[in-house]
Amino acid sequence: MDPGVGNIRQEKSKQPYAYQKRLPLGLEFLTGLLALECVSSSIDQKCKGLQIMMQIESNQRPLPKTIILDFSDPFSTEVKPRVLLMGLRRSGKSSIQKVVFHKMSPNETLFLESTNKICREDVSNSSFVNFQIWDFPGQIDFFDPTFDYEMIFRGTGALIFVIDSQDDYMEALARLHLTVTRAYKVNTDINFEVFIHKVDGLSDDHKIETQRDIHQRANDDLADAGLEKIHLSFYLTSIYDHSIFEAFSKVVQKLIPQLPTLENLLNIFISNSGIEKAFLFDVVSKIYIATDSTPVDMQTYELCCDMIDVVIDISCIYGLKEDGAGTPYDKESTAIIKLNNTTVLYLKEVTKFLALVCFVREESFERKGLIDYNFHCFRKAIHEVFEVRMKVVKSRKVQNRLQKKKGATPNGTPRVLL
Ligand SMILES: Nc1nc2c(ncn2[C@@H]2O[C@H](COP(=O)(O)OP(=O)(O)OP(=O)(O)O)[C@@H](O)[C@H]2O)c(=O)[nH]1
Repeated sequence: MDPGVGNIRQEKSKQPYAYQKRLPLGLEFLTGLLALECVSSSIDQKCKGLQIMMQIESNQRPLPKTIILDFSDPFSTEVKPRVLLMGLRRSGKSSIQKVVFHKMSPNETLFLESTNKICREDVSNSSFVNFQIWDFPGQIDFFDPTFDYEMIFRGTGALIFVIDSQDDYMEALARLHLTVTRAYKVNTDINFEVFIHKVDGLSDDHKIETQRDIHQRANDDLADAGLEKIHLSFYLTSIYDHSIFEAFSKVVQKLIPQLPTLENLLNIFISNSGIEKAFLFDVVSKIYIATDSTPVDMQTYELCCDMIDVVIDISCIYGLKEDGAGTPYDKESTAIIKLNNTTVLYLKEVTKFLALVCFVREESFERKGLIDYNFHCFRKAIHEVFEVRMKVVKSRKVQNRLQKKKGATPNGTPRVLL
């Protein structure tokens, strides 16, 4: 890192809060936002969000038929990439969604009924991450000619294919191949993510062997079809530990255009504050949307996740008013947990949905004033990143509304009223 860049640097001198040059935040943000806008507009062209889906049960056909009506707002400028959850029946798709986004306990998923229609959920209402998650029924024949897979894949940011590792996975691999090749034909920008799921039932050796085998076979199938250029990412997951949150974090991070800016800010923050590791968490889902560039150690991540649970639980019990008013997570939210191995976990509110959780050595934590001052700069920077984004989105909306009044679509073609 450029030694001249930094708000307050931690010096070994007697003056711990030695003030140095301020961070050139404006420049950092500008770079990030230019990239963001570029990505947004390209996705925008593709994302004409679906608004209504109808399920019709037909007597002649054993399977429910899905008709998708596109009542998308042609003036909508909000970018909400889709994350699709696909895979064979009972592979664990709904369980993943419920555990990650609805805080369902893993044992409760035993009672989940089979999904018989596409369940679409807007994750952005309750959390920082801004996407729609679509849970597909395992039995759906999405290559049915009436099923508009082209339109579905066109607005898709990530396709998560779930494989039950405790089951015979040959059929799942064939289905994976079919799904990926179809989707790639429609949209080459989709991130293909393969969750080798339910690994809690496998020994460590068996996990590695299964991952190697699935990786090899899936890539061989693509190579045989002349599609080596399709990249599949593999994750070993289970709802019974933190692996599902970690995998989802990585999937979601690929969809956040501001990621390089966030990582850069975290790197600057930790190196100037003597912090070992820092995660920027989405509080509701416990997905980490960014971390600094030091490697992620699973145990550290688990401790940070647990800390969020503890803080929210305690806050729900003791933080709310007697009449239940207030919110368990707000601007005042902060927590310090000292562990018995001379490390400290430090949590601070960043935005309504985000928390910074840091792993700090006890001796570095003695300079809490320094950490807090740097955190103040970091928080301000994060707010600036998202304020500018909001302004751009708002001004686009105003522009589009004006165009709408004139009766033209954003690209000038006559508007078709549905
Ligand atoms: N051992 C284990 N079981 C899991 C895991 N995830 C899900 N399950 C179980 O797998 C079963 C099927 O899960 P669902 O989430 O309903 O599967 P689905 O893919 O949504 O099924 P369909 O709706 O039929 O497509 C449930 O009994 C879950 O409890 C996991 O990580 N480990």
